[in-house]
Amino acid sequence: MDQTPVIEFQHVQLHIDQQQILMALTFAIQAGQFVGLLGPNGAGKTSLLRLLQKEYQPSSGQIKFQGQPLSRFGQAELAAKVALVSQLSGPLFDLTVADVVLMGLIPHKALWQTNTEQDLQQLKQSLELVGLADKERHSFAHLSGGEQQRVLLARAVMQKPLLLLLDEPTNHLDLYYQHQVLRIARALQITVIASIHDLNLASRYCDRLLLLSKGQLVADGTAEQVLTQNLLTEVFRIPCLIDQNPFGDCPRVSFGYKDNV
Ligand SMILES: Nc1ncnc2c1ncn2[C@@H]1O[C@H](COP(=O)(O)OP(=O)(O)OP(=O)(O)O)[C@@H](O)[C@H]1O
Repeated sequence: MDQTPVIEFQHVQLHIDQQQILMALTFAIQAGQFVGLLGPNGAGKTSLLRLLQKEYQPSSGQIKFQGQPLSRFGQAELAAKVALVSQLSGPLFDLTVADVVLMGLIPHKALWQTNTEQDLQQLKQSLELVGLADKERHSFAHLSGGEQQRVLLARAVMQKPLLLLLDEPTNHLDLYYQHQVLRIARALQITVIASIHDLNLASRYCDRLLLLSKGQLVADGTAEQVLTQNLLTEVFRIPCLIDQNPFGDCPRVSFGYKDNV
């Protein structure tokens, strides 16, 4: 079996306008891993995801994708292999839900190719997966924020990527769909890197966690290894306690102050 990591960061640094955003990141991600990217605001999570889409270039070090320098991949080739679900973006707003989801096929089709019966079947399945089968003909703009977020996940599913990048995928979602979205992403059995603020969701669904603080990778391992009281209290600057999540075999994190002030 091929053991080449899907993603490899070798001493990757990122500077923007003289400011150091990411510092000498070194790690490798194997195929099929579900990786949670954690850290406080401004830690560098989105910047790391942008490096993977070639929106940003490392100022030094190297990123490899499937064993090859990421810099060698053209945008079209990358679009066929990497899907991103991120915060909502403007140009989608005049489209129907079906239009948005079918955009997931664009990297796999030539300009002149129209949608086949099989594509439309796949559209239905993707929408069913995210619980929006009844919204196919609705305007994307008129959906709630959480529904829009799920449409974007359906589009990523449609794309059949090798690597799925999720930038705060549970924002705007109610409790049910916070869990659903991560369960759906897990069930795809592809490599996933998800930036997540909710440490308990990360603990429950991720195989591995990367904890960033001020651009540095301060912990890398399983939930048990990364979600430790001292580390989290220091990184998130708020007292923290760890116990066991009664619903799953994973750590549960509680943050807060005892006096409730
Ligand atoms: N294009 C840019 N120009 C200037 N500064 C930037 C740019 N992109 C990122 N930064 C800075 O890099 C740092 C890391 O930002 P990033 O968005 O990666 O953090 P994050 O961990 O995703 O934060 P959050 O949890 O708030 O989304 C921040 O200080 C941010 O201001």
